[in-house]
Amino acid sequence: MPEIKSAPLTPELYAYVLAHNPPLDPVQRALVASTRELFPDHAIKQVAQEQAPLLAFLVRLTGARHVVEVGTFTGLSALAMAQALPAGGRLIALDISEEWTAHAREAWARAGVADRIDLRIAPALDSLRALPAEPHVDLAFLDANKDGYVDYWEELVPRLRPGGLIVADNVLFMGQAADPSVTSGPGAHVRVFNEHVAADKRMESVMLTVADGLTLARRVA
Ligand SMILES: C[S@@+](CC[C@H](N)C(=O)[O-])C[C@H]1O[C@@H](n2cnc3c(N)ncnc32)[C@H](O)[C@@H]1O
Repeated sequence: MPEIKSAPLTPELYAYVLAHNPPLDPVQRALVASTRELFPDHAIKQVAQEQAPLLAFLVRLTGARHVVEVGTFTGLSALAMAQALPAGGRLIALDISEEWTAHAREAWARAGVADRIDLRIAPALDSLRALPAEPHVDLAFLDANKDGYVDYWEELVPRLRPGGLIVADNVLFMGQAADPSVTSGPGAHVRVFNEHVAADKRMESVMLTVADGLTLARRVA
């Protein structure tokens, strides 16, 4: 077994990490709170709090102008990325839920970024296939149904400009990705996705133990 060098994440250490990250801004904080209040059974779907500043950081780092999000829910990840876009930048947000994304729209309007976000309500695969076929996407964030990840990946990779980034969330699926006794459901779908990503010679990818597992993949061919 390889030597584990990661610090075990305790509640205290997690609080320390959050305290040393950029804080959520007032609209982001309110969105976290209102999502928990309005959708208590689904609030777990929202990206982890350290991921909002990380996604914003990645948008700024790459200078991304064309961002695609697959899986928007109540809009925290889209909000963080849209706020980090340069002038003229656009984020296309894909989801199937009118109800959850109505709440997202309110937060985006309050933050003054609604005009940068193009929300498309339809199965994400249809929306992705309707995007221009040529490479134009700078950064894509995958955070929807896990049984769609491989198909989303296959639609996105050819549309990425050289050096463009795919960020895929929940690639550990609470450890189920590496648990052979899990043979069906999202954990098993994520396992298939991870194999697909690791074998894709068009992309250079790294899997990180951020939150529920985050893969960063860059188009190299
Ligand atoms: C984990 S949540 C996304 C969380 C979001 N990134 C955030 O920061 O709050 C997954 C979302 O994927 C959406 N979804 C599920 N299946 C989908 C599909 N086939 N096409 C598009 N969106 C889908 C769900 O409606 C849900 O809002």
